Amino acid sequence: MAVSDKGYSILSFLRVCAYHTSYPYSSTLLVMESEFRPLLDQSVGYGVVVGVGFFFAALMLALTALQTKFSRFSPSSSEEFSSASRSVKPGLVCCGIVSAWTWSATLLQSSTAAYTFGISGPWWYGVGGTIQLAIFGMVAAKVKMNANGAHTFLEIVKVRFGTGAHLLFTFYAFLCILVVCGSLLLGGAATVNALTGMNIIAACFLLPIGIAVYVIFGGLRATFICDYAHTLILFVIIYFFFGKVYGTSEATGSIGAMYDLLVQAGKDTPVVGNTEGSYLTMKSNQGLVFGAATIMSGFSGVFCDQGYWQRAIASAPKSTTKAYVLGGLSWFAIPWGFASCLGLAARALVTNPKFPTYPNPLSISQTSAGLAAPAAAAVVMGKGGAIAILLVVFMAVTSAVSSEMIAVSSLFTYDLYRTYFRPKATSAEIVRVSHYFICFWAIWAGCWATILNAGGVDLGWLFYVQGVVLSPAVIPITLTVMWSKLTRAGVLAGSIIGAILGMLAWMIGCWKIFGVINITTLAEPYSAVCSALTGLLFSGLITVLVSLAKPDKYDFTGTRAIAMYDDASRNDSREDIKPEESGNSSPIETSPVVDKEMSEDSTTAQVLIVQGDGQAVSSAELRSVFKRAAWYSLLLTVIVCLVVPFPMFFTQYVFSKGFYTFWVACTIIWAAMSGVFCMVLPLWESRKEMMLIIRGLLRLN
Ligand SMILES: NC(N)=O
Repeated sequence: MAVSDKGYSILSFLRVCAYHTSYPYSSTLLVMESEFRPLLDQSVGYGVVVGVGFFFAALMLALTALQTKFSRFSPSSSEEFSSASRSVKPGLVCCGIVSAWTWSATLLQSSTAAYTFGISGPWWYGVGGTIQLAIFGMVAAKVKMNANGAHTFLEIVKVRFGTGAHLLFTFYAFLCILVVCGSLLLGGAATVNALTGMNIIAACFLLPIGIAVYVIFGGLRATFICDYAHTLILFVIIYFFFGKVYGTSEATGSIGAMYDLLVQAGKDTPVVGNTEGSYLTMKSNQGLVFGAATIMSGFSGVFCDQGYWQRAIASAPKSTTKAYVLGGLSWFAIPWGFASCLGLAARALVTNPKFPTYPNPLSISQTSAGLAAPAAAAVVMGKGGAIAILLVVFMAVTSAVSSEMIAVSSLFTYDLYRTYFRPKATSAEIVRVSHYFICFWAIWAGCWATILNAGGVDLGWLFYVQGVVLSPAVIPITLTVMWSKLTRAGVLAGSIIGAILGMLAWMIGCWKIFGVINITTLAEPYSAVCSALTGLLFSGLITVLVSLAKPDKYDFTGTRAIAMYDDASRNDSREDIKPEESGNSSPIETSPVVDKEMSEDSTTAQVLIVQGDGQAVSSAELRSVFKRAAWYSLLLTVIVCLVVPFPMFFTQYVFSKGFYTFWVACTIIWAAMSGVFCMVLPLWESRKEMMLIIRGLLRLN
């Protein structure tokens, strides 16, 4: 690979990094490969995938029965099924966000990053998911302000820009869910296969089927409640691993012993591009490029995914932003804490005879499939560790796939079925069709993961390619709910030309950096960053410039008039809204109450009539929520992207034992606080409802 040092550019920086560093896949090229020895019997794999899946389905049935009996919400209403009647409180929404955003990749890919280039990997993985959730808090406030009745973000696009833009973003929305479901199932199936020997194709099919059953029974509110159970188990297992790795395991023993093992690993297998080849430094060229790729991937994964819009829509208006703020902060602990613990433990324990591929390290494909954390768990806790990692990955897969299933069923029902085939569909029909689509998607997701697996695509590949294919849609979608001057021409030009430029940058970047374009080099972080950054920035630039050439003065009256869709609101109004520019008619309904109140001067503190719990919120309140979210996300971004990592990067600091101990203590404290937000807050804020149910049950007996 020839490297030119002529001139200074991002491309030449990436090329030099790629040449001088041992990026994940090439670092082990010369290493012998050993089989990853399964620690558990196949029956355990089937037991967890089928048994736990059906346990949650039974739990969901019971919860749904309780909900129907003791609350005024019933999942047989379409509003309740897809939007939880827009009344979910911030703790539970926060927990749902953490649960939906904790993918198999969050645990496995972050650990791969830690295993491959050290302490910076988990930090950058955390940054690459947290800032997006915080920034999405601003979007969530705008959704409440400007499109409170919407079920999907595509409905907003349709009302504002008509059919062409709607179809384009429908494509992006489905592409996002395809990439995410593929990543979730491949990561989950690879882990189950490695730990138990369970057939990978069987795992790809059985995982989504169990999930579909409980989603059908419960709808969105029930998945929030299952998310709570999943998150509880997730945090308990993470705390358990902290205790083992940093405390009681004979293999690692203590934080100090982990430090010594990592120092030795840096001497045995130095990381090229890290100061002194150490795993204990933030000065990691690979880490930095990985961080950029992760940030791009994270923007696409949040902003193009109906699952996050759905949670914004489902929450009570004043809670939305608070929930995203708490969700972002809480989620950060998962990749940062988990991967700092198990990913680095895998690197520290490569020479331990109990390491599943001993005497060799993980191979290229084992690393890319995300097996660093399972390997470490197997060493520190044997079969118990293997079961714990199996459970934690299974929980991550089920909660995230359940969110994707509800999301995809909303896209099918509201954006395809009702928009283009059955505009007069009743609420009951919407729920029935949602169920059909969930069944269809469960089967298709299994087929899709199997196709990807057969094509040699794995978790790592999808992780990097996600940012490449989706980033051109991020800014146009976001501006649709936020910017009154945005035009249809701007949105279409930005996302289409941005995508073309992103693809060109992908191919050219890959060719210039690696000298060859193939499946492996296209999914290198270096190629992914070239493409995703180009796609994101140019789509944004073109969208803004084209819009400013002939700016709109959109007052959001149309999007605010999108109506909630239970049968009562249908009776109120059947008036169709016309897209502002296209003149295409839209089947989305208006709500005269909301329309009238929102069409008044938006600078006054008028009251919005809002959903579910009958809560009333003024637009002035929502504006101040938006401002708070903007300040908070800016502050968080500056701290985690710049203030913490860059002084250590530029000073090339290698952690001392004392500082490593402090760093580990921070991961543990942060994870403990996240546990409080996700486990205690939802219980506290639902105490009245729980008392009601308990009293009701006691009366029944
Ligand atoms: N959800 C992510 N980016 O792990």
